[in-house]
Amino acid sequence: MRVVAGALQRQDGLWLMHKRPLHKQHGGLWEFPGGKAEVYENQNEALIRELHEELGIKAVLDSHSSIAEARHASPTGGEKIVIALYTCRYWVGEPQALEGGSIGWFTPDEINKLDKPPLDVVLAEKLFEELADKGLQRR
Ligand SMILES: Nc1nc2c([nH]c(=O)n2[C@H]2C[C@H](O)[C@@H](COP(=O)(O)OP(=O)(O)OP(=O)(O)O)O2)c(=O)[nH]1
Repeated sequence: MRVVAGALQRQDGLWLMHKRPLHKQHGGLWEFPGGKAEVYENQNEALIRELHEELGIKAVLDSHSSIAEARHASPTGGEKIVIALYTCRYWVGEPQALEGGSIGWFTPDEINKLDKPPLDVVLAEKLFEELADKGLQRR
């Protein structure tokens, strides 16, 4: 299963996280917004669609901003999940939680402390490590 996610950074340096609705898998945990890519979509198309459905924005992605991917095999030997995370600093519209969860804006240190699904823990670590390596200050 291909999953795409966006790391949206606002002008003030804070990053958006989405709290999943309680009734869903990983309900109440904080994730990078995104979702499953359909078979006919490339990753950019899928992420632009998901960010529109979930947050109501039109995102402008940098095609080279793919940052991290993580794999997760289910205990029953089920499907592998690959999540590709893209950074995004430009969008049109004000992000809102349109699917029953909520959103918040956080520093990397705050994101590290949020309760997250397992793959989002890996994505956050890789994202902030990579930005630190590039000398792009966290905030
Ligand atoms: N973000 C994230 N997703 C995960 C993890 N582990 C895991 O199985 N997933 C699955 C849950 C979902 O099936 C999928 C994420 O896609 P999604 O956000 O569109 O899922 P959803 O349940 O909201 O979508 P839907 O099936 O209702 O259409 O990845 C994880 O650690 N982080």
